[in-house]
Amino acid sequence: MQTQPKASHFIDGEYVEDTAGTPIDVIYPYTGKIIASLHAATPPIITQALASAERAQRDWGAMTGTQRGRVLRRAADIMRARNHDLSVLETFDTGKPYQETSVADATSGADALEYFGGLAGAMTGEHIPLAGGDFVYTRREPLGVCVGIGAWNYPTQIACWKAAPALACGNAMVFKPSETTPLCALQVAEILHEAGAPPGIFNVVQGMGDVGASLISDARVAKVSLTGSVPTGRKVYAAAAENIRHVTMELGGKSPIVIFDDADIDNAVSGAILGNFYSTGQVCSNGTRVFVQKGIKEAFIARLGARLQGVVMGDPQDPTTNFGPMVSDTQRKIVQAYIQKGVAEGARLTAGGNTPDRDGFFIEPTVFADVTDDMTIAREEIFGPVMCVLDFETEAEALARANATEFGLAASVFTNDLTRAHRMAAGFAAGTCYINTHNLAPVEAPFGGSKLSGVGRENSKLALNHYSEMKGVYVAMNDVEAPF
Ligand SMILES: NC(=O)c1ccc[n+]([C@@H]2O[C@H](COP(=O)([O-])OP(=O)(O)OC[C@H]3O[C@@H](n4cnc5c(N)ncnc54)[C@H](O)[C@@H]3O)[C@@H](O)[C@H]2O)c1
Ligand SMILES: C[N+](C)(C)CCCC=O
Repeated sequence: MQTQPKASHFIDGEYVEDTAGTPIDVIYPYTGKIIASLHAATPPIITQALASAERAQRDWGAMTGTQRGRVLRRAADIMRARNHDLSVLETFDTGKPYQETSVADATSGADALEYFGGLAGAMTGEHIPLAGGDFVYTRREPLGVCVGIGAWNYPTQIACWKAAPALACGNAMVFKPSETTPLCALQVAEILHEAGAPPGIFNVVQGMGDVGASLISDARVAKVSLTGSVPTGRKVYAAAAENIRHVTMELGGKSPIVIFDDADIDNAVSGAILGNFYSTGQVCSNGTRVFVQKGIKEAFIARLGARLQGVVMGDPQDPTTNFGPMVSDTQRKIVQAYIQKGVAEGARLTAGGNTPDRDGFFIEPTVFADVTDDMTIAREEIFGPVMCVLDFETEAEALARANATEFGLAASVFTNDLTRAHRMAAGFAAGTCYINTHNLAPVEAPFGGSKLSGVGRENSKLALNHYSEMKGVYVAMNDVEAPF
């Protein structure tokens, strides 16, 4: 496959290059080799993208929702038809196995385009009757130019989860992918353009944090939606506050999975595997603190150990591979340092922990048992394939410890006790909760975090509120009464 795009940026419906920008080499995590060379956006490129978005938004915002929705749904169809090629590219960009990307990335992006395309025509205001025949009506209006900034773990999905509701509401977007995985968002832009999105409605500019910072600080920008780490979230939120801009923040996590002794243990093990080793552990909502009730702890660890024999680590483009490399050598080194800390702080290593002696940024799926709440590996987001198993005795204890974190992205409970399941879900201090599963994110359901994990929600009808605002129009049907 040709991995070198026609140019670095996509602006006003066309590929655009400016070789004066800082070079960005795209590394395939399986080989460590360069597969594309791009350039970060220079100030003229940033200006060009924002000007194009501002110009295009006026007409796009004036179209009916049904007209806009038609474009988004057409884009969803194109995306589905190209799923194979998009999945191969996603695998080159991230190193995630094709076995995953072929069912979870372009497909998830297409779901978002289809869902918000369907909702676009159904967005209406309301009529509020008042005394004496007066009334108020509300108009749901677009915000204007929105900036999307992406993380590297789900480049296609993140671009679509932001673009779809933004465009459905009548906004234009300038999207900056992560500098680590810059390829996929360009395909999203091409597809939207091909589906009939007017030039300038969805633009992609490449670059590092400074490009993101320049975009946010521009006076033309009405909103920023970031997917990234908490430290970046702090900076972006602060920059947006400077001009009182709207924000959506999808940030990091250290989510709990609580497994009671009455749970179906095989389902619980599957949930823990999905919540720790999918995408080589590089998932924001991962349940990396696995609280297992004391009586079943050793049985859980033994079953988990047996299931880990099924790991197929290798060429991520091979459909039989189910565990790929980490996205970069930098990320692998961060994870290695956490594994060393886990050992040094006294956690019991029951699986993995090693870096295979081979090309690519691989690291074994790793399990620590006897982890305590105070250990570094139980407190900090690792963003790699490292599961911490902790034990507990009572429901109250499990809930208190599950919530004792500054993060609040996801939480799940495994139990066959119906009332306990709902008590736990109600008690979790997290935005995205699960009963007897973990890490599913259908477009119909809200996804996002509480506390340091974020602000706002992506997906579901709620996302429309984050990309539009309600205008109230008071209509007087009587003479105006004035005091003098
Ligand atoms: N909640 C979610 O939905 C979700 C999803 C995926 C990833 N994440 C989180 O993302 C993190 C991993 O991704 P990452 O390493 O790419 O995150 P990161 O915070 O390093 O970077 C995210 C993006 O922000 C940009 N950026 C950096 N500094 C900036 C600044 N000052 N102004 C504007 N933009 C700036 C980067 O270039 C990148 O595009 C993890 O913490 C993970 O939990 C969250
Ligand atoms: C769909 N997943 C797997 C929950 C990923 C959501 C985005 C977080 O990293």
